[in-house]
Amino acid sequence: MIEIDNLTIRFGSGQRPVVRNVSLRIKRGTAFGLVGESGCGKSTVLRAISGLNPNYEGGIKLDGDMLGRQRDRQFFRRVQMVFQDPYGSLHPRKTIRSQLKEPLRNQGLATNSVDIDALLLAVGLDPSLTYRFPHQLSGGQRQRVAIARALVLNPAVLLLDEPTSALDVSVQAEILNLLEDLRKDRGLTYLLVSHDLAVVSHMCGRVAIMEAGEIVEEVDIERLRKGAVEHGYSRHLLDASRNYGKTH
Ligand SMILES: Nc1ncnc2c1ncn2[C@@H]1O[C@H](COP(=O)(O)OP(=O)(O)OP(=O)(O)O)[C@@H](O)[C@H]1O
Repeated sequence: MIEIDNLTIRFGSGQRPVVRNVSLRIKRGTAFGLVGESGCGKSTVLRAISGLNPNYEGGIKLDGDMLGRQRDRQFFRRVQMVFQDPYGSLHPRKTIRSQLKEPLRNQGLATNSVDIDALLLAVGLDPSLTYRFPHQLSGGQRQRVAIARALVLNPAVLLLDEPTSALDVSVQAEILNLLEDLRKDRGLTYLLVSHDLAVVSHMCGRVAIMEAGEIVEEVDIERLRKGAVEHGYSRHLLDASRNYGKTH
């Protein structure tokens, strides 16, 4: 579904690239994790795929088609993004209902062409929340709204940038489970970026481990769970995650 070849990204000419020669293949209907420490370039990869940063070298294909640097409307019908901070990504003075209709307006589609109540139910929210504003919801509810908004156009791919890192630990698993159910029900393809190996292990079938702008290793989740990683940096991340798990 997504093919990335030799993606290299630098901020400013002559600067050392922050992403170097990243190549990935993500199969349709699967969840793929991109994991690494803060600053390693994960979000930069995601932003290039999403079209937020057109200044990249290399090729990005979606379902076999090479994407141009500028993404068109059609692209956003097929690919949507969910960000870390739902409060920041929602408009503070627009009702939930209005925000859920926005992608339809942006596409020039009739705002009654999607059943908003059904969509709210699909993300585990009561349709009675529809006329509320973001500040009247909890963090978990806001992220459910952000996920609903990403689904309004019935996309094939969700790009998920640390979708649970800003949430209380108690609601993180709920959101991950929701995302997992939605992927299965709708045949979605996910690219999930996280610094947290536990999150990636929960959600993804395959994982690429990134260090300082480069992919150092790609493994199936079974191997990751068994601890059968080869690269020293992958081992370091795994050990750090296990030690964290023991103390929390
Ligand atoms: N617009 C920008 N201009 C200049 N440098 C940038 C820009 N965006 C990101 N960077 C740099 O690129 C590097 C990678 O950042 P990126 O946000 O992709 O890392 P990350 O792995 O996603 O980490 P985090 O989880 O903390 O966001 C960092 O050194 C960052 O400072």
